Amino acid sequence: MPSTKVVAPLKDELDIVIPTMRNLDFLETWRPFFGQYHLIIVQDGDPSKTIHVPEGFDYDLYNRNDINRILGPKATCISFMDSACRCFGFLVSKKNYIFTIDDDCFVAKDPSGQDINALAQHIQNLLTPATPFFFNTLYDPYREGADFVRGYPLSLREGKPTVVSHGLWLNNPDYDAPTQLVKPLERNTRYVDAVQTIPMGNLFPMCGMNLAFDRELIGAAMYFGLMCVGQPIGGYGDLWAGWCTKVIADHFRFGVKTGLPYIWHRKASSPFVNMKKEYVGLYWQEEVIPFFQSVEFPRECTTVQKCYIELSKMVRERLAHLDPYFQTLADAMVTWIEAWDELNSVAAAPVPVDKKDASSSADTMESESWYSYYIEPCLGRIRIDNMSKRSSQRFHYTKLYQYDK
Ligand SMILES: O=c1ccn([C@@H]2O[C@H](COP(=O)(O)OP(=O)(O)O[C@H]3OC[C@H](O)[C@H](O)[C@H]3O)[C@@H](O)[C@H]2O)c(=O)[nH]1
Ligand SMILES: [Mn+2]
Repeated sequence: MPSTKVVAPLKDELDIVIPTMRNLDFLETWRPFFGQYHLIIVQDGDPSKTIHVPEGFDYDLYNRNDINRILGPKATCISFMDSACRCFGFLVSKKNYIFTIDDDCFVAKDPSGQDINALAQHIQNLLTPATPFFFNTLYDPYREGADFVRGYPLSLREGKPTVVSHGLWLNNPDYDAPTQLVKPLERNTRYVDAVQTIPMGNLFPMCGMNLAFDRELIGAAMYFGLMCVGQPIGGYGDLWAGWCTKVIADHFRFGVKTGLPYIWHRKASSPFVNMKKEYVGLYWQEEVIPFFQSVEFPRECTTVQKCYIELSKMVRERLAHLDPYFQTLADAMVTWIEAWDELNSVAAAPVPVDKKDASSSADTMESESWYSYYIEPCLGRIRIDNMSKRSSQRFHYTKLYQYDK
């Protein structure tokens, strides 16, 4: 484990959200990387149980009593006895970025034997643009030592804001229960050194165990649905959130990336238990996926919240024939947005001082380095002078070419 303290980019702009029913000793392995960040621990299950958190971490812990106290009647939209409860942490955070990780995920090593700082890689993924419109065959063009390949349109090289960074897993891959049952000994040993933008118009199976996102731009869509207790389905919260998030990200021309970083997943759950939770999803999704593939939002949907409410109407109209559950889910989607707006309205959120600092640095940045933000993007190379400037940087790109999508 690295002995020296690691630089902590965005440490005041990012929360780490952990859903748990277990003691959090796994944090010891992450201490060099997480030690300077604020944790939001969402305790599932029996609220009277004490969760052990290793000394020295800065955290807030919320159990079911806290969820009920803070949300009141709206607490019904937060799942119980499922990792989907983690989205409560997204709701109460006041930060621009979220990284969420499961408590059976540990620090992995890259092929050189180095410990992987998964959080730093997620931050890098989020702070550099994505390329949803045109696939770069040399993968991430903004990565040191890579670039856009010949034939890649100059007018598209500025890229688009990245809103989701989806990491992967060594050891236990995120297989569904049937696959785990027929391949109980299979382990993922393949380290693929790549980050890719998931092309616009494509859905993907989002796994919540090693995931980061831009809470400011897409957080309202990161609802993990109604799972487990009281519901006919479980273990699909992250998949549902990923489908909703991707169609909304496409609508706003935001990018979603997958690939690095890897974590080491030492799966703690039982495939038999998962089978009981997941099985109905295996056939529902044969209709749910075509539904999402057909989703289009009207131009009036100018915010994530408006898109999400529109999506809830489509769910109610076009999926309820599958099962009354989708009526309940559509209602919960609306409740989620109501809770999101209530907890995140300007009145609710104190204006963070650093935002003012960021805008002032934007002014100085604009005068000092217009070239790196106006010219270089079109030459396919983005320099991130200072990661924490990203939020101001995002609004300072200027297109040299007008390219109608
Ligand atoms: O009722 C529960 C069960 C678990 N948790 C916490 O959620 C995290 C995931 O739990 P676990 O690692 O046991 O789940 P897996 O079987 O590995 O499946 C995961 O697969 C990836 C998915 O994205 C999702 O995370 C899981 O489905 C862990 O931190 C548990 O403590 C819970 O809060 N409530
Ligand atoms: Mn797991």
